[in-house]
Amino acid sequence: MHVVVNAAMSADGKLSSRRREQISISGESDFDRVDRLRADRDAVVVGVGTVLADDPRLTVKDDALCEQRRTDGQSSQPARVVIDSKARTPVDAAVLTDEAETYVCVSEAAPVGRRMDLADHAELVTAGDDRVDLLRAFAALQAAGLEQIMVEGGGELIFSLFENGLVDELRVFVGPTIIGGRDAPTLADGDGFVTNFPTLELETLERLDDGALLVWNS
Ligand SMILES: NC(=O)C1=CN([C@@H]2O[C@H](COP(=O)(O)OP(=O)(O)OC[C@H]3O[C@@H](n4cnc5c(N)ncnc54)[C@H](O)[C@@H]3O)[C@@H](O)[C@H]2O)C=CC1
Ligand SMILES: Nc1nc(O)c(N)c(N[C@@H]2O[C@H](COP(=O)(O)O)[C@@H](O)[C@H]2O)n1
Repeated sequence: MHVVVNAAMSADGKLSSRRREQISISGESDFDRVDRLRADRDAVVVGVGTVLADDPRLTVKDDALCEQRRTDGQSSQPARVVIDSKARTPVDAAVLTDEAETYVCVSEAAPVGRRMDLADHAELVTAGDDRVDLLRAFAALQAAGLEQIMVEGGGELIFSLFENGLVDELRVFVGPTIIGGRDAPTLADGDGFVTNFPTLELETLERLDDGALLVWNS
């Protein structure tokens, strides 16, 4: 399995504002790049915080890219995955439409009724007691044939993936905006590291739109 984390952050490192609403940090070229990256992957993963905040579709938008996937013998859309310990994904969430296959990874702490509701709309993966055990969840996704993984966020999930040593590559678009705010989400939130900070190796740095794309290897 190969896991690439892709996100867009403001010049001051924020993924969104303190209101946690979806903000277009990327420019047009970066959104096109993200669409191509999605099209190149078996699955696009987000945390439930992102689903609740953004209600994303997580689909490939360019029809030509979908057609190319079909020509290559793949489904027209990559699978979508939500990491959702308590099964809080709303059943009318855009990520549960039938445009693409969706997996929801829950923990044993998810209420049975919520799990049954979601099971009508998605493949359920149960891993972990109170919180989704990411190592087990990703192993289950791999067993389901999902090898090339793209994670879009948010900051809580990205931190946990680094904590679990699950990130192979980090691609960050750094946009020209300052968002600010101590409560605004950053690229890696969670508890944060105090020792043994993961260190990355810079692979490429490219000017894109009015910002920069940084590609790091883990
Ligand atoms: N600019 C960008 O590229 C992106 C921005 N965002 C923004 O990020 C914000 C949402 O991020 P967050 O609130 O951090 O939520 P998140 O999307 O990282 O989800 C976190 C939630 O996932 C669940 N979870 C289950 N198991 C977990 C585990 N082992 N580790 C971590 N989380 C686990 C928990 O319920 C946790 O609260 C929104 O404001 C959204 O707009 C989200 C994605 C990309
Ligand atoms: N790459 C990137 N740049 C930005 O500026 C963003 N705000 C995001 N957000 C992510 O994209 C998701 C929306 O996807 P759909 O358009 O609904 O398919 C959103 O939930 C974030 O994960 N990404």
